[in-house]
Amino acid sequence: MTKYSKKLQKLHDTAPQPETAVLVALLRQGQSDQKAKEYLEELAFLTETLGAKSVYTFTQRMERPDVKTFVGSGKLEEIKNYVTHFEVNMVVFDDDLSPSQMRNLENELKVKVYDRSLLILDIFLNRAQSAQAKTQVELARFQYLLPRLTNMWTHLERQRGGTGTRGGAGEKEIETDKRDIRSKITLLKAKLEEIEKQGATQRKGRKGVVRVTLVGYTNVGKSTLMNLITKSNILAENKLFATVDSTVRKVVLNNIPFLLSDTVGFIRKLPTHLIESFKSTLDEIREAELLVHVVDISHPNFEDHITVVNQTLDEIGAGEKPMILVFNKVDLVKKMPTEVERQNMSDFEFEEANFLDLEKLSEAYAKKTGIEPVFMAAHDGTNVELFREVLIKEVKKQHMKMYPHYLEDEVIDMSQFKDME
Ligand SMILES: Nc1nc2c(ncn2[C@@H]2O[C@H](COP(=O)(O)OP(=O)(O)OP(=O)(O)O)[C@@H](O)[C@H]2O)c(=O)[nH]1
Ligand SMILES: [Mg+2]
Repeated sequence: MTKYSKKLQKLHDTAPQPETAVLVALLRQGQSDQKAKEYLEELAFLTETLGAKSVYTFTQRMERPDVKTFVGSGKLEEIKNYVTHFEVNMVVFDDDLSPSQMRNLENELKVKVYDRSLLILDIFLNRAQSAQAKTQVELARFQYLLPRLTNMWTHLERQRGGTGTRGGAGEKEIETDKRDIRSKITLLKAKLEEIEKQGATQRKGRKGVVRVTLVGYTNVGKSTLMNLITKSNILAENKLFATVDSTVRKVVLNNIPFLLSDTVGFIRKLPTHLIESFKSTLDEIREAELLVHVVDISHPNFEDHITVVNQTLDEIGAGEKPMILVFNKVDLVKKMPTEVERQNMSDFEFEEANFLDLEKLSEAYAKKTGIEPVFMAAHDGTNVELFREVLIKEVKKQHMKMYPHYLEDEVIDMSQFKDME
């Protein structure tokens, strides 16, 4: 980790993990209660990933957030009462807050206020491993904090055992720190540029081999699939953003070599500036010949997830790449009952069970994308053979584009990819 002045270091460190959190979300017009519930579950999962337990949820039906305090004054009063009464440590908002909203909310609530960006940035910061990912996250976090510095100061005052009242840090000190942060940002940018230059050279060295990149919503099983195919040991766990660094491995299937990369997962409402800061990590996606879009088919919102991923891919200019769709976690799905089973079931039972018609789904997606989706379970290898087959077929297509005379010069010098192993 980079060395900072003591003050800056404190500012940089994520606060000691608070134990309890309340969540706050606005419900937009036309948003069903079910959708809202699922979105809040995701927010609770994110909060949990940061180490806090969400104890209560506040929602308000409102088309646009209040300019000053995000929620209306009545709702804010309710939140405040709850937070004070139950001594909650933090309040998490499902959207981004403007610097003044954050300041006002902290003034009112007197506890740490997180918005979606800060929550995701802190998770990334905890998880980033490589110099590149760390530098990217540090930079994004400082840039995000700069206009919010006064608020962070109150956080720090509290951390130091203060009472939570404002005014601990003088304007002068804040100005000095802003200057410090600005120069830190300049340094980090330069460092990142240097790392990116090396990365670009490294990537250039990989030219001449098909590159396949795993993409998908967070927690769908990308790393699990990567481990299965490459026999690697990348951390895969039931947490959002287990992977922040990308990993590249060489794979040879049926004599055809290719590179497989695992990448950071996407999430809905991923702030654009965060995507920006991950641009170079996302080069793994942009420079791939083939994408494997992994979907957690057991998730009630999997269709939304597909949309979010496709939109994000469009945003980074990778929307048009050939893609294999993998419907993962098929073991957790309730498959359509057989005819006999159906006959022994009431219509109500049938509706309630929420069966998934895999065949219909398969047809619909094959029609849309031209490639039949693969249903599999990466964690126990169900259908991995089918996935391999489809993968080989699609890699071969890309390989043939690179080496039209492939059959004649079948042997490829793999020594150039030694660093991948
Ligand atoms: N039941 C079931 N669980 C799975 C399957 N594949 C992965 N998992 C689990 O899903 C969780 C997430 O898996 P990861 O491989 O870390 O997912 P990821 O897409 O890399 O997630 P991020 O890196 O956080 O974006 C882990 O607990 C896995 O064990 C599957 O086919 N079936
Ligand atoms: Mg992962």
